[in-house]
Amino acid sequence: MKITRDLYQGSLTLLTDFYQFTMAYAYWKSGKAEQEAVFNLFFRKNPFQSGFTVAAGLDYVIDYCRNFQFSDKDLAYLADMNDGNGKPTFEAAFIDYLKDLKFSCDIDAVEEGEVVFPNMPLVRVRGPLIQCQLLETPLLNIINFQTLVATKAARIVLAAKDDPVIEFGLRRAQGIDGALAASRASYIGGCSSTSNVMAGQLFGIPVAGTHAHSWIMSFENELEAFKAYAEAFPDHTILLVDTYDTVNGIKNAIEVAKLLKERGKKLLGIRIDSGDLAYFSNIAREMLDTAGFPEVQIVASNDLDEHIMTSLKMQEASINVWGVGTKLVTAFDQPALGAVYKMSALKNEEGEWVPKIKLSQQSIKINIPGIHNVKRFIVNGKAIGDMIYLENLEEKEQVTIIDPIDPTRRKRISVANADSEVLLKPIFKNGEKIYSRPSLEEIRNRARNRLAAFDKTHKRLINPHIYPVGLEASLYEYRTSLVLKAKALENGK
Ligand SMILES: Nc1ncnc2c1ncn2[C@@H]1O[C@H](COP(=O)(O)OP(=O)(O)OP(=O)(O)O)[C@@H](O)[C@H]1O
Ligand SMILES: O=P(O)(O)OC[C@H]1O[C@H](OP(=O)(O)OP(=O)(O)O)[C@H](O)[C@@H]1O
Ligand SMILES: O=C(O)c1cccnc1
Repeated sequence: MKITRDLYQGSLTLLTDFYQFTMAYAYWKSGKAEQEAVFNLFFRKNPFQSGFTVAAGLDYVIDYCRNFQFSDKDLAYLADMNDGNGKPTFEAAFIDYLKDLKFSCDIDAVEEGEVVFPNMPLVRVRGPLIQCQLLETPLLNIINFQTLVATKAARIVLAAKDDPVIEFGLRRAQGIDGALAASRASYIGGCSSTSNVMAGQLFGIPVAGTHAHSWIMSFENELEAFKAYAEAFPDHTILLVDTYDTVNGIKNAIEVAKLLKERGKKLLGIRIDSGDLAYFSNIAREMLDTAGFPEVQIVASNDLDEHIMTSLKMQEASINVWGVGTKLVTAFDQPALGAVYKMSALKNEEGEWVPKIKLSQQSIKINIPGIHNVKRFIVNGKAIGDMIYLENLEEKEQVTIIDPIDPTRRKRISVANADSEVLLKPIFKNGEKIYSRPSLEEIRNRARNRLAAFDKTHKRLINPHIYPVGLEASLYEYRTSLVLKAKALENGK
C-alpha cells in the first residue's frame, strides 16, 4: 500500500466520481467533449456559523491540474471496466482519446489564505466540457476540506488572542491524507506549529511538542522522569504535570526548574492536559511566580476548541500556549463545507457564450449565471463589501451590490472613494501555469493580514455581523430575468 506522498507523485486522474466518466464518455460520443464551458466552485454558507471563511487548497489543485493526464495503468483500468457480462463500458476509441488528452483549461482562483464568503467563486474553470467535468470531484474534495480546516484554525487562533496554538491532531485526524492536509490548512489558518513531523518535512511547518504520560509512567516516580527529560532536552524542556496529582506535578516541575537554573538553563514550560484548566493553570502560575519562574510558559491541552478557549480566556486562565487536536483537524462541529461546482456558461456553435442557470425551489440554490468575478472594496484599509460581477462590466463611479438571497439587502459603494481588488487571480491559461506559488509562510501571512482588514464584528465567534457580499445590480437583474425566462419555459412545457 503506497502512502499519500507516493500517491501524489503518481497519477491521481482517476480520483473522481464514476459519473464524471460516464458523462465524459457521453460528451465524447455526442461530439460535445471539446465544447467550451465555464464552471464555478463556491459554497453557500460559512461553516461553524462563522462570519468568514479562509480559502485553502489551491496549491493541491495546481498540482492536480499539472499532473492531469492518464497513465497507462489508468487507461488499462478504464479499458477493463465492463457491464459484468464482458461488454466494455467505454469503447477503445474513447480510451485512445483519453490517452492524448492534455490539460488545457484556464483556471482563475482566489489565493490561499484569502478571506472568502458564500456565493463568490473560489475557483473558476474554463475549458473543454470533458475536462471541466472530470475536475469537479477532485477540486471539491481538495478545496472543501482544506478551506474548512483553515477556517476552524482561524477561529481557534482568534480565540487564543495573541497566544501560539500548536496543532496536535494527527492521531485523531481522518486518515493519513486528512492529517497532512489538515496540518497544512491549520498553519494557513494561523497555528504556529504542528506535532506532525511529516507535515514539517513536506511543508516546512515548524514542528513542536512536549511529552506524553507514558514518559512519566516509565519511571519509578514523576520527579525522576522530569529530571531525565530535562537532562535530554536542557534547552527545550516542557513537562506534563498532570499524570498523578497536578499540584504535586507543578512542585516537581519547580524542582527541575531550580536544577536547570543552577546549570544556567531555563525550564521552558509545563503542560496541563486534564482537570479544570482555569483552576490548575492559575495555581501553576502562582506557584511558578512565587518560586521565581515567571517566564515558564503554561501549555494547555484536552479537547479544546474556540468556545472552550474563549471561556478559559474569560475565566482569566493563565494559559500561554494552546495545544489543539481533534476538534481542529476533524472540523468537529461541521465535518464538511458543502462547496459545489456549477456550470455558469457554455459556448454555442456560433462561438457565443450562453449563460447557464439551474432553477431550484430554494432560491439559495439558484446559481449565478455567466462569466463572473469578484471584487473587494476597501476603505481606509477596511473591507466594506464584495461585488460579484460579470467580467465585461464597464467601469462605474458607483455600484450597488444586492444580496442574491435577500434582495432587500443592498449596499451602494462609491467606487471613486474606495480601493479595490479583483479576487480571482489567473492560475492557468490554456493549461499552462502562469501563477507563481507563494510560500506557505506567505500564505499564512496573507490570511493574517486579510483577516485584519475585516471589522471585528464579522469575526466574533457567535452571531457575527454579516459581511456584505452581493451581485452587482446589472448581474442581479440579468440573473432575475434568466430565472423568470427559465420558469416561463418550464411552465409552458
Ligand atoms: N475551566 C474550564 N472551563 C471550561 N472548560 C474546561 C475548563 N477546564 C477544562 N475544560 C474542558 O472540559 C473538558 C473536560 O473533559 P473531561 O471530562 O474529559 O476532563 P478531564 O478531567 O480532563 O478528564 P480526563 O482525565 O479523562 O481527560 C475538556 O474539553 C476541557 O478542555
Ligand atoms: O485533545 P486534543 O485536542 O485532541 O489534543 C491532543 C490530545 O492528545 C493527547 O492525548 P492522548 O490521550 O492521546 O495521549 P496522552 O495524554 O497520553 O499524551 C494529548 O495529551 C491531548 O490531550
Ligand atoms: O507534543 C505534545 O504534547 C502532543 C502531541 C500530540 C498530541 N498531544 C500532545
